Amino acid sequence: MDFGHLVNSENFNIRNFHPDLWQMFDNRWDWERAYLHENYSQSLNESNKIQMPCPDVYWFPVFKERYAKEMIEMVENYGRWSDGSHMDTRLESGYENVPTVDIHMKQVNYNDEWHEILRAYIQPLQLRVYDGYFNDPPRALMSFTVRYRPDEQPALRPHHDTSTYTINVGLNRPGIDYQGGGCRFLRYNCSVVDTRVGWTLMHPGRLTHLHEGLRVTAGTRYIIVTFVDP
Ligand SMILES: O=C(O)CCC(=O)C(=O)O
Ligand SMILES: [Fe+2]
Repeated sequence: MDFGHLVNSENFNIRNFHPDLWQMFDNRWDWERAYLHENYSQSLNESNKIQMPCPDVYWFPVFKERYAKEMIEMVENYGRWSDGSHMDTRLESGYENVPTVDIHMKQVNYNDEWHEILRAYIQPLQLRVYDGYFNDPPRALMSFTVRYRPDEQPALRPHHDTSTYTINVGLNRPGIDYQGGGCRFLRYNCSVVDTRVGWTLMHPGRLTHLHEGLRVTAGTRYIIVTFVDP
């Protein structure tokens, strides 16, 4: 039985595109119903095996398609993509070693919400697959949406991330919205190309998991990337 719930409308920010994306603090129940994948909690059930597409690389359903669609529309509406060069005034150092064409969560005023997503939904998944690693709350200095296009930035050269672990959320469909793309782990010669919308890859950031973004040959590929615990 559903007893209904209260909707807090005080902090509804109409300046934000797709304002429901920001509603997780004020209206958690609605936010989860709108955006959290219906199978999210299955990954938390100890009796369910977690999928591992490459060695020590895991993936989970986290977001509904609606979340992915609205994130793409929201960042495209904002529109100030970086130029993919090494000079990046958004960073304290002013220098990005492995630049992507991206928009940082901070630029779209989504940092607090994204950190809450890391704490409430990503950390419990991390605890299931990397046993004994617990940093609370998870920290992330770099969280951003990446855009790959044949005539813009089509690929990303092999690199390590500045993270203990990285999450990588597929926002649109390989083979339909774009051709090519995916993430390849060089040490294992293993690629994750059949990504699913709203599903989140989780992989170690350094040392064993040198990886690259595979070339997009048509269309546009969008992902959200976060470097957790630099
Ligand atoms: O294209 C991918 O899936 C990899 C992205 C990536 O490695 C990064 O942004 O650090
Ligand atoms: Fe990376």
